Amino acid sequence: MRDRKHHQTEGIDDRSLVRVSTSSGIGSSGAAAFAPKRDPGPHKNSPDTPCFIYVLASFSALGGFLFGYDTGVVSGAMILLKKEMNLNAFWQELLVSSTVGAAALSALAGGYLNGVFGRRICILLASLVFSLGGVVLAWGPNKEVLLFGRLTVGLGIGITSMTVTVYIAEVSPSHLRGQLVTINTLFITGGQVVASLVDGAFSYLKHNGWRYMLGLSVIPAVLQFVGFLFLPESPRWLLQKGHTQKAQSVLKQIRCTDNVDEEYDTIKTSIEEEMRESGGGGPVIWRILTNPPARRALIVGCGLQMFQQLSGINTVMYYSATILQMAGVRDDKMAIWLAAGTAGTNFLFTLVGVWLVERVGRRKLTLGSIIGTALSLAVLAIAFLLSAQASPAVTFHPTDPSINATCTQYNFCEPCMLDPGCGFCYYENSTTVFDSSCVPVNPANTEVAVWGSCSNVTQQNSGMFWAYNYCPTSYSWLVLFGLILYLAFFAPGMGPMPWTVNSEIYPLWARSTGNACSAGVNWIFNVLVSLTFLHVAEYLTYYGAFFLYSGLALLGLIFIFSCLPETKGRRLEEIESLFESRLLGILCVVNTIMHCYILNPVTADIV
Ligand SMILES: O[C@H]1[C@H](O)[C@@H](O)[C@H](O)[C@@H](O)[C@H]1O
Repeated sequence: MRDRKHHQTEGIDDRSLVRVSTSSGIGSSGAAAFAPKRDPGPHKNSPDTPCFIYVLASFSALGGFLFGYDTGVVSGAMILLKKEMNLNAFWQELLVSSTVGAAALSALAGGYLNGVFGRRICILLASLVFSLGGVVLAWGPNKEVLLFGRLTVGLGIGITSMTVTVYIAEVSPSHLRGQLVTINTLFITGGQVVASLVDGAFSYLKHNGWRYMLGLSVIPAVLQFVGFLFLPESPRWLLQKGHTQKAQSVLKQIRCTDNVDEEYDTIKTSIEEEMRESGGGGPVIWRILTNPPARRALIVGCGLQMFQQLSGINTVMYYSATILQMAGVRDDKMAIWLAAGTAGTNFLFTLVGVWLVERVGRRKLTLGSIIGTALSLAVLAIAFLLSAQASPAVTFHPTDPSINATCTQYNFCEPCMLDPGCGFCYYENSTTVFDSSCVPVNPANTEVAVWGSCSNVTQQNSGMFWAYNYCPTSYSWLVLFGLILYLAFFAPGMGPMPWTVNSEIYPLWARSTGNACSAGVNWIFNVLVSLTFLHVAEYLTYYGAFFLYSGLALLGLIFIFSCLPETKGRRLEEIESLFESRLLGILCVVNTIMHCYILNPVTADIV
């Protein structure tokens, strides 16, 4: 009776909660079987939401802001840093990627920390680590100390990225959960916008500008730390750890009512049930792998995070200045400001995602987003293909004074631009490129050539230009259009949904570890894609690279179509039942291999 009443209040009829049969075959399983029997519809009957929940979500999402700020700010800081500290390419790459690498490791470790110490302590720890990292970076007397600072900040990002979404999901009422968790991604993209604005503003401060860029993150970090001293632990974690009275009082506090018995009982019952079903012993990751619904949820969660990164978002976010240069923007400062425009577009369309997530649901939003993402990546690829086909010829082949004379051999700008050792030096009147040559780039400063007319920055006036990493093109508008289209499709769905879905698909006993693994996968693929982008572009050309990302996004579409269930409007405790049926197609194969040949070589039957 109580259950029935509760389900009606939530706007879901009882039939939607019937567990899906595990015996269904491949054809009848998958997405169709996952779909709720009836859409919960708008939340007219939802109780008034106390504003305390928004305070909780906002303070937690400061973690997302720091994640966005610290990953975004480094590109602008590096422009000043490399000159002031005379950093070579290796040190530049190290300072950029060390943060992402450290984030991958700490996200994985975050699962353990979350399980043992709880969400609140982990958020406090992360904000402390962020503050420390910010101070070290602002002080940074040499590159080694800066590396330490970047690693420290990365540790904070990793823990934050897996904890905050879990915390928000666990304290939110189910009708608002998707929206509130998506706000965290809004804060990530907001952090990226602020980072690019700060980069733009301080790029004029040639001396020590980078200290402000890197150090300013201390402010939100301290704010979050102080805020969380006063904010409560997740009631679900408290209950799991047996702190029943505390859990009940926190639930009353965050719902702003004494009438929480029903929710409290639902959580308690499901934790007891989960404990029985999860098999009890052994490390959590092993229990997840041997428990079919949890294992399927893990495959879906990690797959979503992997495809988010394989769709190339961070080639666009980290290399937007380069991509915009290819679109014809030659001035460095202009490129930095326009990159802020790219980050701003990402932010604005994430806002659309926040608005849509509780209206159209996670599945439709993600599917629509990945279809558009794949198409716009193809548009970008076509824009680069057209530019390559119209690539200006090299008209002048000077004699190279060095032994390695590869650059001067190229006949067109395209192969010259793709060779990291060369750049294109040319004159241009309003429409045509003339007197062009391909010459070696100065390894210490890619803004000039080693020798020849483009080796002296002051000479780059009067119609003479140096293009490194790009070619002059008349298809700039198509590249810009592709870029905006890409962000417009990616940001509302593929940006936030992997985080949102992961925060809700695991049973409580597997939630920390599941989120740790999927966040780890996100960071690992982030490093892989962003570190390899320029090399991939070198081997496959720019259009080849974007066709590749488009193809990967199409694979993502198949993946999402076959196995992402709709979780909108369901209580966290109900979501496990969505993974009771088999996964479709290729996923089924992965799942079978894991089950039969890795986990249980003896019983190679039902998965
Ligand atoms: O969801 C976020 C968001 O889309 C960011 O813009 C991107 O830089 C991150 O890698 C991603 O995880």
